[in-house]
Amino acid sequence: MSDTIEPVIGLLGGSGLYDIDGLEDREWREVQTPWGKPSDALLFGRLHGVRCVFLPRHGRGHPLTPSDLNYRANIDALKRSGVTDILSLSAVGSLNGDLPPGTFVIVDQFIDRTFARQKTFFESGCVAHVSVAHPVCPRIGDTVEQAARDIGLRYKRGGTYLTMEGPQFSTKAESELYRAWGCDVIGMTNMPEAKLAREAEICYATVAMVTDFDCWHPDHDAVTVDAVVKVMLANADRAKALVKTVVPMLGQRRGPCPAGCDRALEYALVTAPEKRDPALLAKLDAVAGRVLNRAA
Ligand SMILES: CSC[C@H]1O[C@H](OP(=O)(O)O)[C@H](O)[C@@H]1O
Ligand SMILES: Nc1ncnc2[nH]cnc12
Repeated sequence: MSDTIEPVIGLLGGSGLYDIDGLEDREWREVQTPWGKPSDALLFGRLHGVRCVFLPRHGRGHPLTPSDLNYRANIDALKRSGVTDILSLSAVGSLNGDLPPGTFVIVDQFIDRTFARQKTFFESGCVAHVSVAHPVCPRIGDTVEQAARDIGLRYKRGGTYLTMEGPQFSTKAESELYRAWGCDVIGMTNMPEAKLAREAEICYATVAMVTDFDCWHPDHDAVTVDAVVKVMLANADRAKALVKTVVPMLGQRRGPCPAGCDRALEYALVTAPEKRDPALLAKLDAVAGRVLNRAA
């Protein structure tokens, strides 16, 4: 049993999800990180005995824009809180006529069109290149799919999430371009979040909850926040039911990630030890401690 662990489940709540019901032993705690402040305090607790840590991605009351989120601080705070698996819950627009509002998409690919965010922990002074060819943990995806089926959700397994910078919604030409690229849903937050989770060796998956048809659909009005929030509130009960079902399943004692998410840094560091910047190494204590603290 020595190579098995008891997972700790991180929940990143998106638009409309600023708390988690039914957590036992709940406590909001401030977590300091070397990358600055996370979006808010983190909510620690247990669901059916499974340890979980919730972070409202935009902060309670939604004060933060997608571009102003400190993605590095959010992921670092979850990592140093012991989180092994992150389930991201996000509102998205649909770029696919078969995915109407109310559908939950278990995303498996991303296109990153963001340009105004810090995207890596590994700056000059400790360079690393991790693979994000398969950016989502299939074990979490399998578990979420099973839970979604068990509770009768309308869901789709697999789909490509395009991350735009925002905060404005897309132009019609952009929306049509992303459809032509084969993207299924669009949002503003899951990149660089998923990339940073991979750098931090945390398994990560997203449930993208469709709130609107963006602006491409001839039979629907262009998206507004009002419409997004209305549908999100209608989705929220199903999101909460999904969380209550999936967390106990994800929290079962288990071995290493079959896809290797928890070993992503194994061969990723390229800066020679004598060229590494000690100040940066100190900041990487939580994210890369597993590989940096190993005896040479
Ligand atoms: C309020 S609509 C736009 C907003 O909603 C999504 O956020 P999240 O992924 O955190 O649910 C989208 O990415 C935008 O940030
Ligand atoms: N249409 C849309 N575009 C970007 N982000 C969204 N979040 C919810 N709907 C969205």
